[in-house]
Amino acid sequence: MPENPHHGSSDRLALVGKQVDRRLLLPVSPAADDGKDDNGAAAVINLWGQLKIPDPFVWSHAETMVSSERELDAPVVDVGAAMRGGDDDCGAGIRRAAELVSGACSSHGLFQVTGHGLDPALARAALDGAAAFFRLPLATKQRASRAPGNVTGYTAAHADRFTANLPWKETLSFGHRDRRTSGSHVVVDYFTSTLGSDFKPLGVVYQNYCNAMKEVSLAIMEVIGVSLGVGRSYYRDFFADGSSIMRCNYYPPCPEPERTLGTGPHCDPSALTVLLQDGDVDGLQVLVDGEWRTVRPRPGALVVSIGDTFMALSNGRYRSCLHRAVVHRERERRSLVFFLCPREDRVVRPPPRLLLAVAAREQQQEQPRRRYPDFTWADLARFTQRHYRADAGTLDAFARWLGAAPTCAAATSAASQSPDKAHETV
Ligand SMILES: C=C1C[C@]23C[C@H]1CC[C@H]2[C@]1(C)CCC[C@@](C)(C(=O)O)[C@H]1[C@@H]3C(=O)O
Ligand SMILES: O=C(O)CCC(=O)C(=O)O
Ligand SMILES: [Fe+2]
Repeated sequence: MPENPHHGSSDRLALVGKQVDRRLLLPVSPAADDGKDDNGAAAVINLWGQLKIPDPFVWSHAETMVSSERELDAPVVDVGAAMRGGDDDCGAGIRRAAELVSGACSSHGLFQVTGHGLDPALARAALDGAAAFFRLPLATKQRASRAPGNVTGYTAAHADRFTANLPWKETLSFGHRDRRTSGSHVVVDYFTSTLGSDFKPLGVVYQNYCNAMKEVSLAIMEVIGVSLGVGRSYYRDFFADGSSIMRCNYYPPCPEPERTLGTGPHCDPSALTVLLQDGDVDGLQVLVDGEWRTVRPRPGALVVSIGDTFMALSNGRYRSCLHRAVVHRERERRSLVFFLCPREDRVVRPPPRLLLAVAAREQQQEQPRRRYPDFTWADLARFTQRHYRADAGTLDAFARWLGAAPTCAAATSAASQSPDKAHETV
């Protein structure tokens, strides 16, 4: 049986009918919980050991379409040269990396990286910290409950936001800002202010982990800049003062894994995603030629994928990666995800140099047509939290929405400076 301590802690069974009582939908019921809310009413149903999943977790056949047996063909890119920052081999290391990145990003938008310098002990502490967090009693996790309209916080199955196609997962998300603009404690402060001072050590782990992910992301941006012919610093500088999002995902074992999903098919709205899979439990899949292909966990490697914001920044040259996460009958799974985002109010538009380079390559007098309108990350983040559930078509839907309601978008672009507020809706 799975190593989860919640297993077998209750035999209560939810009868979820048409009326969705979201208190009954949480795929969690730690042994330490008595399953009652403050008024003594049954608050949480234990899905562990159940034979069927409740209806709101059932996804359509089109979305749960079975995975092919094939592994995703994605390059493993050594970003050591970019991490070291120097020109130690006259830039050959970065150029080699750029070539691999270019191939992957022009096709499906995903590659893996080594040479990233992430301390394995820090990676272990972050993964173990997530395991420990999700094992806590529900009431403790709920101290960090996501506020409506906010991307950060704890959620179980997103049952506070949606009533159908619920994902079989729990998540904890928080904001990260560059040290130079926010001081060095934004993540620690999040943990202590929402969960209590006992959580300071965990906050320190995630602060360090996010700082490391930011460094890796900026190094990857250098490689991507070289690959697109705009130089090493353009995209690095663009994202240096950004406010990113870190998310810990926990996927419990599921009695009917073929009828639901841990995370539905989607492109990340953010710019670049750096993901760490725990152990050898796979689950991440990418759609290629109509088939879902598995991204096998590689010990020591980080999974990197292009998101909608970067697709717009590259005028569509690099593809936002269409992916999903499946769940398993017997095994639980964890992933740590760092979503690199620009500063909330920075205008997302492709660099003139990229447009000129395309025109020169295609021997045209005029620059290529802009594929997406200007927008800010604050607008897109708010769109996904308030108007549209992120999926495979977010960027197109967002562009249409901007076109239909330009004043609305302009009104939301004056974003707050605090990382949490940055993801609030108005
Ligand atoms: C801006 C964001 C919205 C989501 C979290 C970040 C980046 C990825 C988005 C998400 C994971 C895409 C799939 C659907 C989603 C609802 C989820 O399953 O968590 C998305 C996130 C969200 O809106 O919270
Ligand atoms: O857990 C995974 O492997 C993927 C999660 C994901 O796609 C996301 O959180 O955006
Ligand atoms: Fe994703």
